[in-house]
Amino acid sequence: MEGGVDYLADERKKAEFDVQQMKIVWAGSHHTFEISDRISKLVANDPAFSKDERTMLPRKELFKNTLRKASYAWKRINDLHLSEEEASQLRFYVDEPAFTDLHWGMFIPAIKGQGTDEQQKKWLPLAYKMQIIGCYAQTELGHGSNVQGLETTATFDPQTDEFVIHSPTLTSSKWWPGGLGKVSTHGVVYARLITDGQEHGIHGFIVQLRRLEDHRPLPGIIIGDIGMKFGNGAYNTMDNGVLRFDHVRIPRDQMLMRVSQVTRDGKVVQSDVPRQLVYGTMVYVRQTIVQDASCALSRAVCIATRYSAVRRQFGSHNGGPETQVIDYKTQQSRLFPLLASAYAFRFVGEWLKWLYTDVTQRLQANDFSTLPEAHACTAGLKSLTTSVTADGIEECRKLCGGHGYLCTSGLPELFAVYVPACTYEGDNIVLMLQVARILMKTVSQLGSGKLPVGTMAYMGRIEHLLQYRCNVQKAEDWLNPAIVLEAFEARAARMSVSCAKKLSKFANPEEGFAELSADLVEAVVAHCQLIVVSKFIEKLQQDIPGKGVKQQLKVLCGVYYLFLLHKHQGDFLATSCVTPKQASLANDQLRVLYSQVRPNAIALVDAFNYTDHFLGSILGRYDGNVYPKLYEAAWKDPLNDSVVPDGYHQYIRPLLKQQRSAKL
Ligand SMILES: CCCCCCCCCC/C=C\CCCCCCCC(=O)SCCNC(=O)CCNC(=O)[C@H](O)C(C)(C)COP(=O)(O)OP(=O)(O)OC[C@H]1O[C@@H](n2cnc3c(N)ncnc32)[C@H](O)[C@@H]1OP(=O)(O)O
Ligand SMILES: Cc1cc2nc3c(=O)[nH]c(=O)nc-3n(C[C@H](O)[C@H](O)[C@H](O)COP(=O)(O)OP(=O)(O)OC[C@H]3O[C@@H](n4cnc5c(N)ncnc54)[C@H](O)[C@@H]3O)c2cc1C
Repeated sequence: MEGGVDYLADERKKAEFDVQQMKIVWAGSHHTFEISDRISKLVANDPAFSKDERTMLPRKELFKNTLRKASYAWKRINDLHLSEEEASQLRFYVDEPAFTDLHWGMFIPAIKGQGTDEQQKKWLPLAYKMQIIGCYAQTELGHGSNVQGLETTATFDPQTDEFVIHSPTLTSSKWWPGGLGKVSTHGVVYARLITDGQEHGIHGFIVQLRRLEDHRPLPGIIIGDIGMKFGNGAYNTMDNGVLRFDHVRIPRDQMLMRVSQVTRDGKVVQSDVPRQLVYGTMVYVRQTIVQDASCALSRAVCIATRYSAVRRQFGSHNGGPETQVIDYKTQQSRLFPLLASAYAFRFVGEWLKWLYTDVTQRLQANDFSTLPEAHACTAGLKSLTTSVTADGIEECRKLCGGHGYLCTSGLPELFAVYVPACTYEGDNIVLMLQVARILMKTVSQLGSGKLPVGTMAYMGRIEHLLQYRCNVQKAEDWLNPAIVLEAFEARAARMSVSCAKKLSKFANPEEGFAELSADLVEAVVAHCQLIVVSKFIEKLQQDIPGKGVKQQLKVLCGVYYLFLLHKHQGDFLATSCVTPKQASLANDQLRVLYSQVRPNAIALVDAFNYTDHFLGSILGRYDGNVYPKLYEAAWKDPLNDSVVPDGYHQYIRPLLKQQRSAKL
């Protein structure tokens, strides 16, 4: 509590579980909880990190303010000798998209993943100390999704032992990289490698962009910001940039050479590392984006849940209080599945982080066998979780009625910052189609004796799944995780097999794939939902201490999968995985679970442990003191600086005068 009366105190008393223990489950461990709790308070209590009025600042002021915060954050990180984990928590809780996200989140990982040991030794210490600031310059004006279509060239000049980086067309201009527009001194630039007149595909190059002395672009380089983006404040704190090269020369050793090397005489040598590792940074970032989805969704859900308990509308009896809107079943059926999804994404994000760490360790030992699984899981889950989260934030805005539309609710800015997650780091449909290819390959190999592995292992039981009949007879049977898993597996497997059968009828598989792509995306959604459900169920098999904590998570898990079953009952019925009667029983059980969530709803969002600073929402205040604060905030709007608005004499008065004289 941050002082004063707690208007949600009665709600908090209803909780049937140990909230403190749930906070630890949400954080992942005691250790992470301690760090995130301490750092979030440190940020919240420092006026230098205030977020007030961010949505009202003009772009230049907004951007300068972001630079100030980023530089102050760096000073605090150094003064307090924060560890890497603490520093990244600090940047997270400052909660303002900035060039530092790309420096730490993509530039450094690109050098780590694609640079040789020598290159890492040379560049990483400079980057870690922020003596250079980097961005990830891949996308161009003409191509983003189709990485092989990038046009920037890197031509080897054996005379000087240099690469010549060039933008041959307007569409080859780099366009979008965050941090590029006004800040980065360096970039990992992706370009088409050409040696001796021959093309060798897309590779990354470390290119210095600005002079370290006065920040001016180096000769042959044109850089700028690409302009305002969606929303006030929001992502406009980021300098997404445009970049053009006119025959800019860099030394040969600035090509990232872990995957392929160019020798002194211009020969291209492939190492035994797979080519796809050039895409490795994207796999890393997609994994972090899945974790971030649970943060963004939980934040919106926290606001909507607290406000739904404060807001009353209709239903007063004998002059008593009106009904809290959270008690309306329609409100619960829109809100609680999102609450459950936030928890589900938290756990699948945790698992994905483990998978990524495992893949990285294997890659270091030259074991590349799990790379396709890592690609499929990161691409599929990035798409699923960001789509649900973006839609979920908007649903939370609607759940807050009119007040949700005010900037002071925090929801418009959260939405505006979040929605590009459906596009950046791979357009969600494009990524789903990547997973579809892998799914279809898996199905086509089923007869060959090659057993599917990892998250596709269930396909290995295809005969059984094709014959499966669900044996749910009463609503409570839907609480049995084994029954649920089989139903989700059968649905996903049958949708994939159905697509594969249709595909096999096309003489040209590429044509078939294009024709069936919408169906394929639906099969991928089913497959990804199965992953999330199964990881939630696996989580419940762990030892989870704390009174009532595991029970609450079981309820949320049930809400998550039964909501999906209800929403996608068309799939389940069309594939004969459930009967209409069983689908109806699932919905009955879902209603029972909603009533079990209700008394715990406020405590379940308290478990996210968000400070009021981080939430940035009057509707989501911890103390529920919404109305006086909304009233107070309105008067701070610049429009209320004067009683009579600027422009009155110019525009309103003549209008009123003209109407008066017309009447007379
Ligand atoms: C940055 C900090 C992160 C912080 C995140 C947390 C959020 C915090 C709050 C938010 C605030 C601020 C942060 C914002 C950060 C924004 C960052 C955004 C940065 C970017 O957007 S960078 C640009 C990203 N671009 C893309 O993602 C492009 C998408 N396109 C592709 O990935 C590829 O081109 C493609 C679609 C995969 C197609 O490529 P290609 O034609 O070459 O490939 P094929 O389809 O022929 O496949 C060939 C072969 O390779 C396999 N494969 C493809 N991709 C991969 C991969 N990544 N890894 C492994 N293997 C891969 C594919 O399966 C095929 O295999 P096969 O031959 O069939 O066996
Ligand atoms: C806020 C933000 C930050 C970004 N930051 C960076 C950065 O730091 N560095 C960087 O390099 N890039 C960055 N990007 C660029 C981003 O990665 C690309 O915009 C993204 O990969 C999508 O590519 P695109 O713009 O080419 O979309 P397009 O591919 O042009 O998509 C347009 C439409 O076509 C559809 N489509 C495309 N291909 C297919 C297909 N094969 N089949 C079916 N449908 C298809 C898509 O689904 C979409 O509906 C950023 C973008 C944004 C919005």
